[in-house]
Amino acid sequence: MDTVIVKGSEMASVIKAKLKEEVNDLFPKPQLAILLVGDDEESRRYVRLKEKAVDEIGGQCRAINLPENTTLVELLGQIRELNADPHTHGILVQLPLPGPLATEQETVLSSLSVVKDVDGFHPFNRGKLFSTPPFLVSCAALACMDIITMYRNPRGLLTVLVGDSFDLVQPLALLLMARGSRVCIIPEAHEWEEVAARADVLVVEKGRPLMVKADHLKPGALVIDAGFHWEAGRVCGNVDPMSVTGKAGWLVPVPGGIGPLLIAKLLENLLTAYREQVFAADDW
Ligand SMILES: Nc1nc(=O)c2c([nH]1)NC[C@@H]1CN(c3ccc(C(=O)N[C@@H](CCC(=O)O)C(=O)O)cc3)C=[N+]21
Repeated sequence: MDTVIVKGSEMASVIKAKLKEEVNDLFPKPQLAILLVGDDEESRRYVRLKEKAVDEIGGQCRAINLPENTTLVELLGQIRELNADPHTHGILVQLPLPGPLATEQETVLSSLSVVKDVDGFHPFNRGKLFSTPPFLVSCAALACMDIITMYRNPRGLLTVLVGDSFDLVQPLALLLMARGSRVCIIPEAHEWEEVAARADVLVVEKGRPLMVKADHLKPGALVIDAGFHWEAGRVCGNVDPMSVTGKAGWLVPVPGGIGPLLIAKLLENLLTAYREQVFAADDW
């Protein structure tokens, strides 16, 4: 079977070109604030990718790098300032938070202004997924949903999600359920093989580098790699692309798959947040 390699980076370019046109007519320009605590190399790399993407569509991006030893009170103070700043339309707190702040993640996410929460991580926005329509939704889940619905009608399909994250697996499960998919969640990459072998759509967030091989797949499956492992400065995913090519119907690879597309979805969320704040305010 021919395997289609899904180019998330090309889908992202199409979205960004459309957003760029829209932003061209907007004054003030949409502005995203990114809060990065500490200097983790991987996180800094992701922040740079996001800054570049905002720049590409003609928006403004402020990356604020706080020291590793920032206290919860200081971080909440910074967020409160950004919440109140009318020039800031979107706020993103880069995760994971370092050290002792990691256990305060929910407190931090809860302190974000709901309309500026471009990640869709505020508990209100996560809860809104149980309602129709939701408001700001996690970019990773939106990216997967875009790809799945581009190639398949989810209704009745067996969709297997390996992982349990609040930023991908939980929201994606709800979006797929709403579309009539038979969703199966395997929280850890442990005894996942039996169910995965029957999956029409397989999303693998948790796992080990190159863990998924051809033998694990139903022929023709749509396979989305959502694992990012850094080894010697290079990124690789949970799916072995060499192995699954010829067995999968579609492969969304790492790199060049879900990653670039999720950043494009972040830009869409920034525009949603912007419209909500700037245009909704005009209505008064
Ligand atoms: N508040 C918050 N929001 C996030 O959206 C968020 C986060 N924290 N923490 C970390 C994860 C991870 N994440 C990725 C973004 C882009 C790629 C991406 O574009 N990857 C490239 C490879 C990397 C590269 O080219 O440097 C690719 O797959 O082609 C991957 C992963 C967003 N995250």
